[in-house]
Amino acid sequence: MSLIMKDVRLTYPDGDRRLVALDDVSLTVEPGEIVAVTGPSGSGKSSLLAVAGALVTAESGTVAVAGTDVTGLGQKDRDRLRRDRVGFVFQQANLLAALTALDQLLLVAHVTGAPKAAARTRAMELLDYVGLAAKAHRRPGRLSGGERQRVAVARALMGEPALLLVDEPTSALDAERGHDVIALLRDATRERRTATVVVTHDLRHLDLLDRAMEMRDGTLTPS
Ligand SMILES: Nc1ncnc2c1ncn2[C@@H]1O[C@H](COP(=O)(O)OP(=O)(O)OP(=O)(O)O)[C@@H](O)[C@H]1O
Repeated sequence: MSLIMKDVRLTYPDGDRRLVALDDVSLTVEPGEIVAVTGPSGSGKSSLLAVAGALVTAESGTVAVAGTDVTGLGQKDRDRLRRDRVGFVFQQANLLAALTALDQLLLVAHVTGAPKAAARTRAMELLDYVGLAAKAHRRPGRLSGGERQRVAVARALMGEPALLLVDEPTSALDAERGHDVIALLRDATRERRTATVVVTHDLRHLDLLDRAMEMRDGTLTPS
């Protein structure tokens, strides 16, 4: 199993009280499975992704990514696990304006210390996979919103992640481009055997995903 969250609790300071962002949340996602998490604003969806991706430590409960118990790791090992096994895709593609699509991907390889020639081959293969081989040398300013999101998906796949965490990937896109990005995520999940969690307000594309969960006031239930 690529993601196992069990009875995860997370609170934030809120004046002299604590705000419960995740209230004993459990979620298991298998390799090759893509799960939607929906729910109102402020219900805890981003908090769920942050804990699943080892960006934030749960107060109690356990989180395992690709068989490794994240809760027991020190900061360095958590950072390494995140770098090597987790891919993130955010609402806005968060690309660097000065870099071409290809260089966005090569930057990931540089950070992880991957050999240059192999990284270039993999980056071009991934850009081809997301349908952007012909635009590999364009900067984000010369790509459409959907194309930028495709680059972000390719970039998230660079490190061969076991877990893909995606936050509102379609919110800046029209229905057709949103559909294409979700279909790409689903295909990538199947073909690359990632466990994928997609947070979305957009209920139009839920039928493309394996199952949907709903977050309400920090509680996660099947929807
Ligand atoms: N760093 C923080 N410090 C204090 N409270 C926080 C912090 N981050 C989030 N919260 C609170 O925790 C709750 C859950 O927030 P979270 O961002 O996880 O919700 P969300 O479902 O992702 O919302 P949205 O759909 O608006 O992005 C909210 O009440 C929010 O105000």
